[in-house]
Amino acid sequence: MSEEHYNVKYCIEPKPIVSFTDSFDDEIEDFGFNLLCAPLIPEGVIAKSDMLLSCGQWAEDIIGVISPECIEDSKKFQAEMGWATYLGITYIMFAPFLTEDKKVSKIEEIKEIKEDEKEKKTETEEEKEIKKKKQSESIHDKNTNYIRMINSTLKSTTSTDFIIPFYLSDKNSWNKWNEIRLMTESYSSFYPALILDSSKVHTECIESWMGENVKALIIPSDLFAEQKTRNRNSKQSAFQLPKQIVQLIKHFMIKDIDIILRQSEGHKVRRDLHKQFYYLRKIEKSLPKLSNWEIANRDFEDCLQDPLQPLKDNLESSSYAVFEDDTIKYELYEKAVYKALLDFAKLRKKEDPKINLKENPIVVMLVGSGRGGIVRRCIIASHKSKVPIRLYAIEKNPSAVITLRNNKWEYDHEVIVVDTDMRVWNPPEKCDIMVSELLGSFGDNELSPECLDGAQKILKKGGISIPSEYNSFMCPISTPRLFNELFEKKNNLKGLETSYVVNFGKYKYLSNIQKVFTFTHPLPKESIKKDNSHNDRFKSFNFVLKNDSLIHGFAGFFDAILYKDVKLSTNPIDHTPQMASWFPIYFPIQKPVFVKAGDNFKASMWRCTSNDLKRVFYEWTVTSPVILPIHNVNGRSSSIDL
Ligand SMILES: C[S@@+](CC[C@H](N)C(=O)[O-])C[C@H]1O[C@@H](n2cnc3c(N)ncnc32)[C@H](O)[C@@H]1O
Repeated sequence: MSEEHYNVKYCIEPKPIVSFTDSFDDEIEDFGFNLLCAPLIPEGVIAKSDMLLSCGQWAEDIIGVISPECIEDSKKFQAEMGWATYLGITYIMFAPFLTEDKKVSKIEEIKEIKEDEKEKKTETEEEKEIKKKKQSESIHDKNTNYIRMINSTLKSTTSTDFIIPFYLSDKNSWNKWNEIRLMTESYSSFYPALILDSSKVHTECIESWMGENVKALIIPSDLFAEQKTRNRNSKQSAFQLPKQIVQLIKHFMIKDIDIILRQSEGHKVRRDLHKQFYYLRKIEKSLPKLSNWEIANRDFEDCLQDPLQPLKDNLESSSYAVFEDDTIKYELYEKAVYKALLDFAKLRKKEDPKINLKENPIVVMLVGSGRGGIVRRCIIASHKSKVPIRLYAIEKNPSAVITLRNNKWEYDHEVIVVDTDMRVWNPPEKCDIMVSELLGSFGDNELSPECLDGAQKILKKGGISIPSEYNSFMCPISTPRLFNELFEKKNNLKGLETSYVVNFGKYKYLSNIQKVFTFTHPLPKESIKKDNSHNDRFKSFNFVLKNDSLIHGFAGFFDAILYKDVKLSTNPIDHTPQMASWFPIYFPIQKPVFVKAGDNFKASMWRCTSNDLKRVFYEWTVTSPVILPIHNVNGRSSSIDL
């Protein structure tokens, strides 16, 4: 069942709580909610005795809710926080920030409406305007003080997750959250939650929230529309949510968040909440089933991995085994070799109609053959096309060479295994087709250009390289979760000037994806420079952003033309379906950059080959709307060794 692959937790927030321990028994023990939201009132009236729950239950099953009055009452705030710490609560939800149209309590709201109505009759337009401005400034000041209080708490606690709720009806909700995290220097124990307080969703506002590490959706029970069902005892859901809201819930359920079902004031019947819970579970069950590939990849979500360096390092057998699991890549290589063989055979026959291809087979050299994944595919392509080949497998990893030699007996074809670095090899003959797979998540970042430049002397005149071309792509990305990790755990320059291979989990691509660098093979002999400077590249970008955004760096992808129309791609625009060999690459920036909707975000990227000929590295920077220092100058923090 699809739900087994998602990790949605359900929480109930009964209001008011009459007896805390009874609620706990009913909702968690009997009904199956995962969590219970409870006010952090120390007096013990509601809880009877806090010792009725174990320390483990306080830590794992309860979200402690700070009361709204705390926004303006630091003593109360300290008391509630102190109580939460004493109980060992690990999830604490703050009260939502004040907004112009949402007051702390209903009574306050009614009082203000009455006063406003009295005054409105006598006020001039100008006076009204001044009053509105003053009110807004006062709200802003109160919120700023509240942020200060929260910030001081964050600094003194380490193992607690803090949740700040925002009203989705507030168009500026994301900007408010952004302001808070910038003021508090963005702590990773600090999460936003969204209150779905209106069935109307502002598209731009929701777009901005999509990349955030949202901890919970808070669904007030009065958002559900009640359907009249004939059978009173029916377990069928009697409640429904608007389509747009269901879509939104689905989006976040896929990202494994908590759903908090909040009993609205005046919505008395607890049994209705259970029906609503049942309805939400139904939505979860309707989520698309994950493929085995997606299930496996979920374990790697938002893990920062160092890119492989197969030229400098010798890969382990288990790494090859992972590559070989991705049958899609190998099928594409087989198809490319098959098509190239047919074309070569045709050409040969055209040049010499009497040619016997068995005596003069097409020479295929697989450079960087690993444990032989593509070797097998070249043999299959030869069988399928009925074009005879002489096949060489060149590999510099001595252990992989042993496997290749052992495997030779399994192939129904001779394979000439050569233990060497392709750049220095002097072949006994030249080849028609040079096949390689030296591609990294950013295309050229495992030094395919340098290796193939060195190897291309093994190609006959008119010979081809598979791949013939590869391009890198990138776009700005919002990925607060990863940035926080880099900022806090690796809080040093090196960590923020290094690229990482990542299966992005909580993220948003913020603009159109643009091409970065292109490499083609083989190159005309004269364009290959001894100092490798022909492989230097530079590109500047102008990205236009659709929504207000906080940028945490760049996401990088690549595509490769293997042969003619046989192509593989990790670019989200035309990603090869189900191909799992490459996750995207992430280039972080030292400081997040805020960009307003419609503004230009300008950046530059360099691929640098060093004078000592031993390294290749990337440098990158942002030039608008702010200027950031050039990252990774002279490859000081990260480089790829030749
Ligand atoms: C990404 S792996 C691909 C392996 C294999 N083709 C596959 O798809 O399973 C790249 C392989 O190229 C080898 N390699 C990298 N640079 C090389 C070089 N200069 N000469 C020979 N082999 C090289 C590495 O040792 C590694 O086995």
